[in-house]
Amino acid sequence: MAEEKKGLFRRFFGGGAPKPAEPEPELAPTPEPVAEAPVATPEPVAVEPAPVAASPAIEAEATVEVIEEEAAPAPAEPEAPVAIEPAPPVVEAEPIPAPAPVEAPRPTGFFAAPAAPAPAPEPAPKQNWFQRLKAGLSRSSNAISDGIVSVFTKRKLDADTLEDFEDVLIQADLGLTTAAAITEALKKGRFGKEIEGDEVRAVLAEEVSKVLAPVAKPLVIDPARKPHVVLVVGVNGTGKTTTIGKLASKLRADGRSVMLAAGDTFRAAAVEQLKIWGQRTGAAVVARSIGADAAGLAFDALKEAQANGTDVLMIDTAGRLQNRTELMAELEKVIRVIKKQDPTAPHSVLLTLDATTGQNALQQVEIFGRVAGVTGLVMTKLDGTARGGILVAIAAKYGLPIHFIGVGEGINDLEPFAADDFARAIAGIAA
Ligand SMILES: Nc1nc2c(ncn2[C@@H]2O[C@H](COP(=O)(O)OP(=O)(O)OP(=O)(O)O)[C@@H](O)[C@H]2O)c(=O)[nH]1
Repeated sequence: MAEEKKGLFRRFFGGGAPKPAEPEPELAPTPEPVAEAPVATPEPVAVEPAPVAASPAIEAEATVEVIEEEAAPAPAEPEAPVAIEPAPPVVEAEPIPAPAPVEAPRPTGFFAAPAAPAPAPEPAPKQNWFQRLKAGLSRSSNAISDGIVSVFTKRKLDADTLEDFEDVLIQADLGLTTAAAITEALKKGRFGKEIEGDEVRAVLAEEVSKVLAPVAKPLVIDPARKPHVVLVVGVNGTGKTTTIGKLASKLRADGRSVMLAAGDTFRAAAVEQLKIWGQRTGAAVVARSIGADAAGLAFDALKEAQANGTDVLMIDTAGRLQNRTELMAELEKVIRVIKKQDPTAPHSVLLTLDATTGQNALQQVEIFGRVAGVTGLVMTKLDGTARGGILVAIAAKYGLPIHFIGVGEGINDLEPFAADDFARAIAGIAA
């Protein structure tokens, strides 16, 4: 079991050996005012206890609102003292009670005896990760598979079919360079011959895997850092908070102490959502009142995490469109202020990308990379999108590490990125 956990941690986070599970970190319920904090203290902010949720992912979704970026408050507001929620016990989902058996009506003589009740249906077998990934990517792979069928059925591999196939790949967002590389590889030794769909899929998977293998890297958490600071950035609704919750769950399961900083100070719902994840995973949550300065919050959270010897501090940030310069400047400020407290931080800057966005994701990588020094990517919402190919285009163009992919809203719907699995799933290969 211990071995299995070690292996799981390395798969997720790479680097240092995990340590055995520890008791919950003890956090001071009310921290002392921070002398070095950018602005002094007005009134203390009472943070409401987060509601206990049996199914936080569902609840969280219910509270998510559309962000009006224009509603962004001026960043230079006076800061309230940080309210720290001590790590609560992990909330176990309530088991759903089995329905009471319905008593069969007794035969009365007027009516026939009821037929024997049908046996309870077998529970659906649990899908393994590859099956879930494949199901999640099915819209992407079906689009490509349909293209393969329509291009290659009863046709020889010639210049026209290759051009048509290249179009299919470009439409699937794989990008010009990769599409050209795939058709080139397909051509070799097969030009002028008939070709089966399975062979096309195999070549496709191989070429996609070649592009993805160099970027499939685990997120390395440095155990020497106390804390290792992970800043999570991205456009509105791309899955920052959800990804933080899922990662917190993995880290906590490995016995790491985790603190979450609710740096999306624009939206009450975002703060509540993070608190629910804190409750669910047993991570402490640092929050402030809505409209507080996000940089000040990050600064104070880092100070608190240092004082507590917390292993990992994950800082959520407000969603922002990459072309909003004033909001991007605010993100720069968050990083500047973090560096005042620890010049080596943030140690990881994760950009979450919504796979359903398609081509715009390329620009997000470009601009967030420049402004925030992105060190790695998390692609979310690969379930149910026909645009999963964009990951390949991003890998080919930027070569940034891809750490994780998300294929659902649940706590377990995040996995380390595996190039081969992804390549086979998008090519529609069975297993
Ligand atoms: N289907 C699916 N939904 C996801 C995934 N990741 C996140 N979501 C959902 O996407 C929605 C937005 O996720 P959040 O985590 O709130 O996104 P955010 O980037 O923090 O949002 P802002 O704070 O508004 O910028 C929520 O409903 C999540 O449950 C995923 O991998 N698949």
